[in-house]
Amino acid sequence: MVTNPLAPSWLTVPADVNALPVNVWPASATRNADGVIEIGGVPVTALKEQFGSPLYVIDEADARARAARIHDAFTAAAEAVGTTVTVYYAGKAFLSTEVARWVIEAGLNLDTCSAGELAVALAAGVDPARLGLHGNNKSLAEIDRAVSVGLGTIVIDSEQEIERVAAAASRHGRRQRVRLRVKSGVHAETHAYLATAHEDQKFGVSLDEVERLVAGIRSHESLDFVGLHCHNGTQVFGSAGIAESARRLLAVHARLLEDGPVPELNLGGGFGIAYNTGDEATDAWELAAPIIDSVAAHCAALGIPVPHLAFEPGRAIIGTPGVTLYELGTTKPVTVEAEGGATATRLYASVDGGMSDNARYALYQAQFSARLASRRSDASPALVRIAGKHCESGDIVVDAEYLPGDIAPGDLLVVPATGAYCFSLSSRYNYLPRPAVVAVRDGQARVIVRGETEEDLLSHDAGVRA
Ligand SMILES: Cc1ncc(COP(=O)(O)O)c(C=O)c1O
Ligand SMILES: N[C@@H](CCCC[NH3+])C(=O)O
Repeated sequence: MVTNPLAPSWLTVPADVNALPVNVWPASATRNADGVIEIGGVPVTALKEQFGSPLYVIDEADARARAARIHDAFTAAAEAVGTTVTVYYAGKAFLSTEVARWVIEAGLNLDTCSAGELAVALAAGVDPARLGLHGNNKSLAEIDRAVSVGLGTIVIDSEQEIERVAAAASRHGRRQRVRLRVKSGVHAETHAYLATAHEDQKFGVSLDEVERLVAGIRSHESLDFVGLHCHNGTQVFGSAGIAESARRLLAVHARLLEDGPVPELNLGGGFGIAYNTGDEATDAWELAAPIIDSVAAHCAALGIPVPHLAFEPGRAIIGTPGVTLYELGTTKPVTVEAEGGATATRLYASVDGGMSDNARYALYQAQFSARLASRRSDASPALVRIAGKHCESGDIVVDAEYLPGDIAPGDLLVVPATGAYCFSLSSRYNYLPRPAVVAVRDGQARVIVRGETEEDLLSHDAGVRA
């Protein structure tokens, strides 16, 4: 089949529309002898039968393996330059008590960014000393809760927060470990809404304010300054940006050492993953040594010891192990004029979920991929746009993918790489209940987050009559 002129340039016609490209699918994903996709040894047809759809499915072994691999690679790279490292799982990517326990068991700490995430981490039984708290506008109640439970570190995000955290710590008779979040000025190469270290955005403080603000932190008996923090942004490929931020922060870190200890440096997360066959992502564990070696080289040039390091990956751990299962409802071939004047047809395939379970196209024009999952097909590929069922024309889950031209109502479709920032960004828009999250492993499936029911949907409506 020739390329459809409506297809984006990165999308190529797959040699085999039934194949599962390894860069985007969970480690255990395979198509069985019946042509059905299995994840964790469980056929998607069985998942549909038992749990319905839409359904978030996580390959538990893959998620645990990625967490361990990242933890181990960063630990080894730190050891190689004579230092140590703490790897926090960024809970905002996907958080439930179960997943919190997986990452803790893999040796990671856990980063939270709201009282709600903190509550989930505590409900999972995570030792508060292994928790971090972020946020550009933490409420006084959030700060108080964090301090009172004995949180490991709080990342101070503004000048005002210094006094707020110091006051809470005094009140609780604690000396709170804190970091200061800094804008390195590096503008991450990612979607505009996903870059977080350039000057003109809401997170962190400017590099040139750091010395004054750290002096302020150090003036409080109730605060223990452990170091600077920078998070360039998310879905960033390669290590160049993070290494550049480290270089800029270390120059200030060296000056801060003249007036007191600065034991740590936290370089955030942001490691990008592949969402489609056009994405070439280096695995986060491959980036550990290049990043940490470059930190060590900058420290050597400045004549300072390599600090204890910290990182906060989220997507790189949970993104690829997660997929979303949908049932196809309606299809419509739509013929429009393509660039150059010729007409071409794309097939709109509407599924039983949409932007309420995956907001990433609507928010960032994220380009996911998909596969027909309930059967194999030899039909020639057609250009498909997978839409949801919401009352929005921008309700698109997969903007462009080649799927077998015979896909039909009742087929199951799976969108891979939805483990990060899909469940966490989910909503009840149009009163669609949030889907369940199921962990699959060794041929077994179990619910780790219960799906919402009509009763849940009505449960907050104060006007419902009994
Ligand atoms: C401060 C901070 N740390 C860590 C992360 C995790 O990012 P990612 O999931 O891309 O690794 C984020 C999200 O972008 C963040 O804002
Ligand atoms: N929600 C974003 C990531 C935000 C990360 C938090 N700073 C995404 O889906 O990519």
